Amino acid sequence: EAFVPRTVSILTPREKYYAPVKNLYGGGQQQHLAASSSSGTLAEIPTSPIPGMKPGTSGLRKKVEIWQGIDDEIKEKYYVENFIQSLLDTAKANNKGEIPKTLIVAGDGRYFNDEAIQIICRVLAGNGVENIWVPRSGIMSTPAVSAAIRTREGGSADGGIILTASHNPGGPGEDFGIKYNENYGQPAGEEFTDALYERSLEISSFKTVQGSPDININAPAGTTFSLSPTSAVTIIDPFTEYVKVLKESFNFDEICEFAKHPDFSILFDGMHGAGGPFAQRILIEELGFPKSSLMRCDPRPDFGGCHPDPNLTYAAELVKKMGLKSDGSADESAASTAPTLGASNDGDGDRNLIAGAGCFVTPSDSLAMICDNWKAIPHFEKAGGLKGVARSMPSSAALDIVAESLDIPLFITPTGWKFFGNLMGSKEQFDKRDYTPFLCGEESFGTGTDHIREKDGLWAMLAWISILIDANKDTAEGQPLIQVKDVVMNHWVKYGRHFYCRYDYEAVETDAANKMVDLIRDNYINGDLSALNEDPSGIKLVATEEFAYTDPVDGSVTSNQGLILFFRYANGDDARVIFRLSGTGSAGATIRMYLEKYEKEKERYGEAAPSILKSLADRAIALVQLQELTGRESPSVIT
Ligand SMILES: O=P([O-])(O)O[C@H]1O[C@H](COP(=O)(O)O)[C@@H](O)[C@H](O)[C@H]1O
Ligand SMILES: [Mg+2]
Repeated sequence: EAFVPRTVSILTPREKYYAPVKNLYGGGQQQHLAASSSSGTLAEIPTSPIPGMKPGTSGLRKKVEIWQGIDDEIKEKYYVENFIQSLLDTAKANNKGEIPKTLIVAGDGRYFNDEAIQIICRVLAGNGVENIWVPRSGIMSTPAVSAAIRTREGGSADGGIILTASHNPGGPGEDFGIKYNENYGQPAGEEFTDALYERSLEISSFKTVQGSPDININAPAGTTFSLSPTSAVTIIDPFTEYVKVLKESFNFDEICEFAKHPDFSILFDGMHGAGGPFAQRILIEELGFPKSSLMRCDPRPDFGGCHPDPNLTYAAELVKKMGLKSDGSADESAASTAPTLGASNDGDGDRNLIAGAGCFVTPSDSLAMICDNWKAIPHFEKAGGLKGVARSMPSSAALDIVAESLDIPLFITPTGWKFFGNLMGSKEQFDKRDYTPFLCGEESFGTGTDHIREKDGLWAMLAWISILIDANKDTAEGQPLIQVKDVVMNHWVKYGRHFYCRYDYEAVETDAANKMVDLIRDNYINGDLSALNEDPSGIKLVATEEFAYTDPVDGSVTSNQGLILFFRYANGDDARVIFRLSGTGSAGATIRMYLEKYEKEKERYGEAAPSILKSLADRAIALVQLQELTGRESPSVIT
């Protein structure tokens, strides 16, 4: 049986897609074009199970050559087909034996995006998925997919298949990934991904269509392609639903007005990911900011060679332009001419980094500050205020203090956006919105609300613009604007500062990382702390915990979610260090060490977090023998 061969991507910028966004999409109006008629024939192709298809924190991420079937070791030519067939079988089993009727297939534009879309559409059609929606260009940010699954005109989708490895680099030798979001726009939970994995170890064939020509993903929105007599692909406008939910969440007229203020300027770094065209559409076309407000907003298959992770290390150019040094402290001379507000997205547009002129806002602080300023955000304001907030466990407790003072229920969840979704209202509880409006976020540069079921990079930027508008409502004409750094300092003065930073040790040998985890468990989680020797640093390990979570909505228990070490300084100050292995890598292990110390002394608020936390980091690194076990003298990233 001859199977349709795969083509190889050519690494070219997608200028064709990016530059004429407005004309291409005709302002969001969809044209309805005649369906093409040449459909293929249904086929069932024998295959064998491929080990290792266990999705991590957010989907399955592997080196692209593995997905392409050209990896030296895993020469399985049907890697994508096997994964998608396992996914569909799982979705079918979850849906009373019925195959989903409508699915979106979209990606972040990374290398192999377009080929994978073609393969997946064929497998979906082979399995009888009736309506397949593919965004024009094949590119959509993760938050935009979530919005479209939930609210697309003419009926919501049963789910979405998102082709992304998020913040991991793309291109030959780099990462590709696929994740599944369910019918309320939320990443599939662990029950689903575990079942998918089990299925992937059993399958013996996949269904597809043969002989149909490739879909033209650049065809105008509204074009349909018939893949089989029962399945068609419709090209959709990627922006419509997303623009709509953001317009409902914020006051666009007010932002448009403020955008004209001579002293107010923004800078958005799209990192050549999927968020770029959405920033162009929202910030430039809808809100009227000048084009110079964007950098790296043309999606590229290799993200222009950059690591599309918005943190102090990888968003170095933006960080510098915002008048910041790489440790997040102000570079005063550059800060005086920096834009008022800067933000950066990751590859699939769901993460955010927020900075003011000379002021880096840690994600945990940003979340707490958005919570404290909820009145500035129409989505919360219209509903009479927040009814629930949540943070991932490794995020700092800055949110907790605000939630307590505002008397809002707070949840502390494991790392992974899927855990927030249940709290906002799950499939069964779709209309039972006890905790919405809801605000949630993670230290890993994720912030979001119940406007969709994913974190949302652009949302965070609009939230901060709204906070600045609110902070300046009484600023007289000609007076200097209240800046991000003023908002931040006022917040610390009110609540205290949670000094926070994260060390990442990327590409550590898996065995070494596991040994370190075992050591922490044996010596500290289950060990006798009173037997520990006094350390000259005076930083004492006083308690430990391995984090486990019981979901308050469905009662499911998730264990082994991070090793927490609680410390006390000689002066009585409390601090916390957490060790966790990342669940989003594709090879080896990434050790994450999260450091946090609460400070009430105002005089110290101006200091850089990495220097305040250095002795705590040294103490923790020595205790867990990180250097001895991994051979790593310094982290790959401090953020
Ligand atoms: O990669 P993204 O942007 O989808 O983000 C994903 O990974 C993050 C970091 O995970 P880890 O520390 O395990 O690497 C999680 O916080 C997030 O909820 C998840 O959606
Ligand atoms: Mg992401």
